[in-house]
Amino acid sequence: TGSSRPQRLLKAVQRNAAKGDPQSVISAIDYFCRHSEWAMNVGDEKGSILDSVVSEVSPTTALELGTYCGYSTVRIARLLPPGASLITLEFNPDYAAVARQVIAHSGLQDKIHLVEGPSGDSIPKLKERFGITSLDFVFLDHWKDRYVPDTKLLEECGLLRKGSVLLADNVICPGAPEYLDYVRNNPRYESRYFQSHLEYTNVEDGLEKSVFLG
Ligand SMILES: O=C(NCCCOCn1ccc2cnccc21)c1cc(-c2ccc(F)cc2)cc(O)c1O
Ligand SMILES: [Mg+2]
Repeated sequence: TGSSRPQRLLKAVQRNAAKGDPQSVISAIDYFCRHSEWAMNVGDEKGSILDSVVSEVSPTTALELGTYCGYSTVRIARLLPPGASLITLEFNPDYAAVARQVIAHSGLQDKIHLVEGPSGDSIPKLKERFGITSLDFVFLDHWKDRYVPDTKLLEECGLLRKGSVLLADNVICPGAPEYLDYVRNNPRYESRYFQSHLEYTNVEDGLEKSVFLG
């Protein structure tokens, strides 16, 4: 049996990126996805928008739903202020195993907690497990039909506070129409759409930034 795409992506990182250099890990993955094999990382174009929102929020506690190979995990963690941390949830153990090695290569492992399992199980345990009171920033990048139920779950668990920022990937492609409807027609959120393209393609996609108003 052969290697998987995430395993080939990891090899490309180990071969082409400098250990302890997050930017070189990001560049190595983008190069691999443009020139060898497409993969569902947020990518460089939407990644720049992600960077600008993370830098603006400068979160002390951040949550990512959907680790995959750890590309956006590294993008977010490299911009966190000292002492801040990122919790990232991954459902697929094979993806999680690759992500742990990509994260280790970047040198950012001390800022990142990778939790394996379904978001519906992990979210209610975050407070007790990580001693957090609320989340400053959430990046949604997992199953698109889980964006609404998990946003409601974050609210119900008291993990959002006035000013918490949600940033959702793929709201156009593959699409998250129910999520757009939820945050855009909800008085408790102030939403804005950032038009972009599906990673490594010319297909339209974008990110939806939503501020929880409390
Ligand atoms: O599907 C995508 N992402 C989700 C992965 C599974 O996530 C599952 N998952 C991860 C934590 C987690 C926790 N609990 C439950 C499920 C949980 C995804 C897909 C595409 C895409 C676009 C066009 C295509 F032709 C084909 C694919 C692009 C993206 O940027 C994506 O993010
Ligand atoms: Mg995505």
